Amino acid sequence: MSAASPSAADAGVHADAVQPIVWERTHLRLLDQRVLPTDVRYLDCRTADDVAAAIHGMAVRGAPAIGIAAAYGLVLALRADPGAMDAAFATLAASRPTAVNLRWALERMRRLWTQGADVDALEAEAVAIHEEDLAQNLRMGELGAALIAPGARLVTHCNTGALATGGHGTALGVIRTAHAQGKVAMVYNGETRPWLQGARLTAWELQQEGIPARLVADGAVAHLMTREKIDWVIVGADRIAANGDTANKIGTYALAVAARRHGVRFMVVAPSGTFDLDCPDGSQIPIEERTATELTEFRGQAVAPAGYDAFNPVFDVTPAELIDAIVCERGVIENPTPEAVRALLA
Ligand SMILES: CSC[C@@H](O)[C@@H](O)C(=O)COP(=O)(O)O
Repeated sequence: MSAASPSAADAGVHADAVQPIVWERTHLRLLDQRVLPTDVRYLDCRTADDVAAAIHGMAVRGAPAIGIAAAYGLVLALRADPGAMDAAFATLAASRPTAVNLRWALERMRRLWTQGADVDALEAEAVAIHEEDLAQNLRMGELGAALIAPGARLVTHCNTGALATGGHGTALGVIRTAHAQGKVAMVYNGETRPWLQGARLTAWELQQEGIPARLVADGAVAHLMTREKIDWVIVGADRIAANGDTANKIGTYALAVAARRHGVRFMVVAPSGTFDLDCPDGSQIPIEERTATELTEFRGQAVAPAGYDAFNPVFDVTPAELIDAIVCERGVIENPTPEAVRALLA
């Protein structure tokens, strides 16, 4: 993997003008999200191992985006060696454990391969996965925005925008569509420690969309709800179990608890590839734990005593009973139940 284009280092670059995932046929070009918004820099991935390292290292992140990247990673592997399916599948699937979109995309690709498709057909499938995601997000934007009344004050968490997806975004896509409809009075976006996807990425996207927004510390949202009428918390998802329990970025569960306490409605926005019917409930969702140094250091500087340990789960599970609506490109489930989830995906 190589650092490719020189950094534009230009805060004036518009998020929509920057493509996070660019398929170049001989390689996959990924916007390095670790250095946004101050630097705009791309990584060129030439092998499945490069793609897996970019996913694990958070250069590309967001559930749909890592599924798209992994699909292209398989194409790179099979072009180099048609016998590489199993090894490349395993490496890519292991790069991050919680977002089921990753495995969903890989399984869709492998299914085609085992049916006898060639590498060109798999390449077309990866492109289709990429393009379908944008279309799904636009549809979810319409469906989610229909639930929002004019003058809405919203809270969101992590980054669920164009950077995290094939375009437009999931939760942020709903906010973008609602804003285009003139309904959004204010968005509060949590900074999302420790990777600061909210402060670095969502703030960048909201600012460039001209959406009225303010950054808020993750721990300040419950207090915010005591001071201001918030209408909806709107978040994405990394995996939705068969009963509607939803894994998303760490801190989401706390937002849901605070929302219920304060009469704020809670919306999850995710494409059908985020559902995992093999997971009966949230207790079965694997939760990624990352290295302690993500908490004990900040950009190489210690922020905790030397040698101090840390517990660093990067996702949590919000129980279905705290979710008012799940918005998917196939429709909306209000007050999710196992029956409603099954019917949506049938
Ligand atoms: C793209 S929407 C859903 C999620 O993927 C998003 O909310 C999230 O948790 C991303 O986590 P990340 O660790 O940045 O990959």
